Amino acid sequence: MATRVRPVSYDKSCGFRKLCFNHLQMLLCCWFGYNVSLRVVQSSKRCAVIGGSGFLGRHLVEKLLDRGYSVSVFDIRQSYELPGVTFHQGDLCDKQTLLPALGDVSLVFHCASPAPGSDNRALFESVNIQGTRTVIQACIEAGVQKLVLTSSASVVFEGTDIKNGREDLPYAKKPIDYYTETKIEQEKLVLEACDKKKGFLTVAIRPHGIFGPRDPQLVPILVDTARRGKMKFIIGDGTNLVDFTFVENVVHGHILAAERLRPDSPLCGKPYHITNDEPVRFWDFMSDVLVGLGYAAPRYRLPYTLVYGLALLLWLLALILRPLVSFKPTFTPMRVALAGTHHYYSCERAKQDMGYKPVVSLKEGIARTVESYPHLRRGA
Ligand SMILES: NC(=O)C1=CN([C@@H]2O[C@H](COP(=O)(O)OP(=O)(O)OC[C@H]3O[C@@H](n4cnc5c(N)ncnc54)[C@H](OP(=O)(O)O)[C@@H]3O)[C@@H](O)[C@H]2O)C=CC1
Ligand SMILES: CC(C)=CCC[C@@H](C)[C@H]1CC[C@H]2C3=C(CC[C@]12C)[C@@]1(C)CCC(=O)C[C@@H]1CC3
Repeated sequence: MATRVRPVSYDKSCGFRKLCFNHLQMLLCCWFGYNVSLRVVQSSKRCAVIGGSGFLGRHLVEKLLDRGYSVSVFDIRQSYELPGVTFHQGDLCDKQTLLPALGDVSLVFHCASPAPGSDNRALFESVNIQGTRTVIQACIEAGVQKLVLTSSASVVFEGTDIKNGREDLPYAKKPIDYYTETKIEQEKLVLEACDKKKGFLTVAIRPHGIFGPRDPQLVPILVDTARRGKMKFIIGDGTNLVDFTFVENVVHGHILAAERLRPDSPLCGKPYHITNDEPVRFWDFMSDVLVGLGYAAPRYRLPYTLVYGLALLLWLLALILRPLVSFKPTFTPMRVALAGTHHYYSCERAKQDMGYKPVVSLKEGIARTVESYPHLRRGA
């Protein structure tokens, strides 16, 4: 028995030790293996988002984290903290500040821009044009392989109807504002920088009318106008179709473009419209958001040419009186044109080349947006 027991107990302890050893081995293997694979994932899935503190940028960062990327954010301000995100604060016009944010990064998203509402021409020029030159130089110096720019569908809009516009429409000769003028130059710079031989690939995403939770513009401007009692009128006959694009669809388009951008893919050096693929009547969209937040929908019709003429007059008056009084009219010619014309775009090219398909419908997008603004509800 003893002889049987001893070996058994010996075997037992030996088995136990073996078991421990095996476990330890397994744990070590798992740990090192995990670390190695993590490092592989990290180096290939490490990216930077310039403008990552902004509305679109932050949504993009959140989705990238979900998809296993680690993200370096570069922005002039830091608006949040998240695990997996390293923040670098600075002005993108300063290459030396920008470079550390691009270390060990193979993919860069550039979605920084001064807000379109600003009328500071010098700022648009320095950030969108000079700054984008700096971004390109910094990417090349840092060995970045892919640059995805957030451009805008407005680069082809001149204030007159665009129906199902494709990417081959010429750039606007008379852009609607300084912002758009500099977005055109910015897009050209990025697309021209695409160089397969040097291994630096670029693509531009042209979204239109981005909306969604945390948007600081569209819903806040709309509600502010309603609260001031100025959302009573429909400009034109109310049938003009426009693209409003839910932010998660825009993010989806950016990530698809980045992942499909390869030397042999058709994406290199090209612009892509990313929309909800559901053009909607401008005034129906506005009404849905307003009614969802408890405000009345606009009801009375005003002829487009009359309102446009008045807006032009007001704009001229503001310009002449600028040295004496400063006022910002709600009805600028640009806003009237956006509210009273057709401007919707085809996203067929994105569907074909990158398999794009919106992931959130307009109805769902509006519902989620309305829900996210409890503080903008009527009476709040
Ligand atoms: N929103 C829309 O409907 C559309 C947007 N786009 C484009 O999408 C991009 C993102 O837009 P959106 O998220 O709405 O804009 P946001 O203003 O919310 O985000 C842009 C971010 O860039 C930052 N930024 C501005 N200047 C600099 C600078 N010099 N250096 C570093 N960071 C800077 C901004 O900081 P700060 O806020 O302090 O200025 C902000 O955090 C832009 O390129 C815009 O042109 C295109 C079509 C439609
Ligand atoms: C589709 C697209 C390019 C949208 C861009 C967003 C903004 C330009 C719009 C968001 C809220 C809109 C708005 C007006 C114009 C266009 C917006 C600023 C009006 C000022 C148009 C005239 C009105 O009757 C009031 C509107 C308030 C909301």
